[in-house]
Amino acid sequence: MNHLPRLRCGLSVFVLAQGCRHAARTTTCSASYAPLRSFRTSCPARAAPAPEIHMESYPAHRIRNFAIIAHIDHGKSTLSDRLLELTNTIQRHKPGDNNQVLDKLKVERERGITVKAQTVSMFYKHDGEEYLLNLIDTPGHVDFSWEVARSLGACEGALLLVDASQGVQAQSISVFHAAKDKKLKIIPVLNKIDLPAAEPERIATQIQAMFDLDPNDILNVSAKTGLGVRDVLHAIIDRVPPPNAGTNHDAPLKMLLFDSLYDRYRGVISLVSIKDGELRKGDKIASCHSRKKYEVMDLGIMHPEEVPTACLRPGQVGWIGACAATKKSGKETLIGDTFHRVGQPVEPLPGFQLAKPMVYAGVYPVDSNDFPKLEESIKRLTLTDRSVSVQRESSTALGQGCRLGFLGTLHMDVFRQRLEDEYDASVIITAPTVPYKLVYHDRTEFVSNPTDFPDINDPRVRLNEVQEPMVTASIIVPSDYLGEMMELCTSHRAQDIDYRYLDSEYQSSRIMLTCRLPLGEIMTDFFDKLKSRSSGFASFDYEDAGYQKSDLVKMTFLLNGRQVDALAFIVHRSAAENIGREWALKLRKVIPRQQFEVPIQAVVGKKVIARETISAVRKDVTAGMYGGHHERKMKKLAEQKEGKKRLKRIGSVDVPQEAFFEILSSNNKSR
Ligand SMILES: Nc1nc2c(ncn2[C@@H]2O[C@H](COP(=O)(O)OP(=O)(O)OP(=O)(O)O)[C@@H](O)[C@H]2O)c(=O)[nH]1
Repeated sequence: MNHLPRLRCGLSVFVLAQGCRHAARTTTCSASYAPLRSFRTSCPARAAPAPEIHMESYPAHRIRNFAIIAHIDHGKSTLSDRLLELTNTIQRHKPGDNNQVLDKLKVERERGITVKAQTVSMFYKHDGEEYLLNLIDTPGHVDFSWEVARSLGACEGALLLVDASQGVQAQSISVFHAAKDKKLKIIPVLNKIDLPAAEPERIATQIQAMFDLDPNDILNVSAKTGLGVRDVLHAIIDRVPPPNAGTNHDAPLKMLLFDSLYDRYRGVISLVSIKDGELRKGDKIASCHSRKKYEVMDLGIMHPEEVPTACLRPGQVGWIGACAATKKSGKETLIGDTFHRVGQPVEPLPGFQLAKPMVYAGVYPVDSNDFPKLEESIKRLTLTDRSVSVQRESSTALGQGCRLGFLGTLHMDVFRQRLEDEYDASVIITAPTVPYKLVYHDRTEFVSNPTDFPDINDPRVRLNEVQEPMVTASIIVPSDYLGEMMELCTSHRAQDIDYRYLDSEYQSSRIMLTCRLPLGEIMTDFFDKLKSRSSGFASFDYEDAGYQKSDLVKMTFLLNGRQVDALAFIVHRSAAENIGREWALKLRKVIPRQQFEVPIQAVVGKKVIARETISAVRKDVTAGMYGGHHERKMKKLAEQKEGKKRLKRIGSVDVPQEAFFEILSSNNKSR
């Protein structure tokens, strides 16, 4: 294989600089794409020199597409690093270095978690044949399971990684089922066998019992030291079936769009998996879902950065930069969509599923004038994270903003941090809320903004019932903590609590507790309590379990008699009083004292359920008046009283944005 001369890196940077200027002028973000001749953004010191890659040399039978799936922190990104090194995709790390090459985002590096699946192509020679191995490193946290599910659509196999010291955890089970549903070949891998606390035999028995996998198929590795990692590569080649792609590259093009990235300088880049046919630069393609047409401006593979190639062939995975062929705006192109060549329609691939937001929150700029900039940043970020839904909204307290739908509260927090890190935004996020179902006598409505929630006691509303979203939750924890966990679940309105032992023949047996929980309950401080009450040993997972009738009420807050829309939320009637008191107290602490006394009232329906008072700042208007100035003194005091009354009449309690920021962010943190 030829290697390009080093000069190429310098040239790439120059071309990119031209691209930057171009991109700066074309800031629309829907499906636009800043065309670049080369996509190399930098010349990473650790990357091997870019090889010239002939995709024709890799027919489907020498391609393996696989994902690494696991519970959070079981070592997916570390194993990916080792695989990239063994295949010379990146340079070998120094012992002790923790590169995590595929965790590219600042938020991922800071928090040590993967939030965005990453794809990378590797080349590896085995038994005299060179293989193209396409790896997808997936996130572990439950909030990103949609990301995992759609990445699996581009794979035929999955490495199921389990920490040999922790054993099977809640997300190990959910990702296993996601891979099994997609009929992927699953290779079980026990990681971290270098740890003194590792118990490979015990965990192997657990894997066999839980997943019905042959213990002889389990590979033992240490992603940290590299021990056993070469066997993983061989197992991928030997056990994962090659893509079931047509051998005829003249067949009509059928291509799955499974991810997209947005870079402010490079525009939209789509990650695709070619199921049939061949794709080349200049090809005209169309989406099965939106019917929108595009022209392929450039294409290539991730190795580990974008490397251009002349074509992509059946079974291969790569990136494309495409621009809309027509200006006509249509439906947005969606992840999971199938593409075909214009004029050669194909049957869409199965399994197309839209992300379903579980949590909604209003996002507002700290400075109201920054709304246009914030909206643009949100639009661009959603091109990288397609699971976020966006709708404009406005609040009398916070001004113009957007109501965003997220897959969970961690997802929400990561999105906020990415807005701040990558777009320099300063935002206020309202308390998260779940989508409630309102069943009227003649229709059903979903409400995800507390402001739109009606007064259920008002007979004119004609509301039959309110339903809340439920989840089936599973908690895996050492059996010593069973009592604590039961108590925690009960205090969060759990139903149908059940449990079973996972490995009863061992002393330190663990249990899996399952129950039905209202989704709204886990948006509060449930995770924190779960961690602290299980000394950090519990793992948690949940899945959608439909809707259920519930006794919910809307709580609003009045400041000086005026309702503050940004501070409304929906609570279960049984918890209303406690929450009302807690929030009223918080508000009293963060709202600065005014010239007049400010009552803070928590209200449900027409009833005040909690009250706090912010006492007035009593400015001494008579200071400096000595002796017989009684009349003047009285006049000043009367003026002050009038001033206070005027402010009261206007009802303008001066609540600075920072106070909202403080109360809403402290509330979100505790959630
Ligand atoms: N001792 C030891 N530590 C490991 C091994 N593999 C990973 N780790 C450590 O485990 C921690 C988590 O590893 P990651 O690779 O970030 O785990 P992950 O599964 O990618 O995490 P998420 O992406 O957040 O789900 C890191 O501190 C790693 O250094 C191993 O084989 N042995």
